Amino acid sequence: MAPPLLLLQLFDRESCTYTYLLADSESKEAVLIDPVLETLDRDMKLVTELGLTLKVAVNTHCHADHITSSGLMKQQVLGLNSAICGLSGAQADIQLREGDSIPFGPHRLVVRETPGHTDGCMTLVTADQTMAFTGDALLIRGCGRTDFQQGCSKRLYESVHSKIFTLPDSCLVYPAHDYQGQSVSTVGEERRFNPRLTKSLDEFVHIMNNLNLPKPGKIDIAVPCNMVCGLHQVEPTP
Ligand SMILES: N[C@@H](CCC(=O)N[C@@H](CSS)C(=O)NCC(=O)O)C(=O)O
Ligand SMILES: [Fe+2]
Repeated sequence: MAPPLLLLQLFDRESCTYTYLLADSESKEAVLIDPVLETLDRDMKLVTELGLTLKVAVNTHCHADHITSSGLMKQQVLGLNSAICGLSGAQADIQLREGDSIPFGPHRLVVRETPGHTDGCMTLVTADQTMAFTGDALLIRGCGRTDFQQGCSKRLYESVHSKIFTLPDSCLVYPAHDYQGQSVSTVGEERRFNPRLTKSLDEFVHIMNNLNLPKPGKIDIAVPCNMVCGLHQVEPTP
């Protein structure tokens, strides 16, 4: 039997982003999902305290609302690789595609491409299908918006129905954001109670076309930074 998998859910209050630290309790190999620049020191301290060896910092997509810490983290952690979905067009050490795995100890996260919020969105599923890290594709009782960054509500609807709602009902759903104080759901709950994704495709598209959300405040700086996994390749001003 595989040794226990450690999961820590971390929160950035400013962007309401969840970062997930997954580690193998025996080998101490670890993976970070969606780390945030502002919480880099907190996350690094935790990794050190727990004696973990961080192998991969993976971004579920090119975030529009905050800058990832995966670039700066690579400068602090020897051997750390950044990862993102190849369909995002972003730079990273590892370009992931459908069915690829991120191993840590005897565990692994398996990639399911779930485009729609952005072209390069992916959901990371544990090999035993007990947990799914859905990024912004599926939020708790919600989903990612589709009004920028190649967003397409029809694609998102098809992604969620074919790649996430086909997981076991008991599979835990861990999103990249929550704005209402919720932390975890299940596939079964979302299949029954998600107010957007329980609707027909036409109704879903209508809902998504009428969200009327303001653009994320940091979009203009976050997207270019995240296209290079957070490494600021901007010339210093003279
Ligand atoms: N107010 C925040 C941005 C909030 C927002 O747009 N969230 C995104 C996920 S981050 S790309 C989203 O898809 N929300 C869906 C929803 O229904 O709320 C800011 O200014 O950063
Ligand atoms: Fe997003």
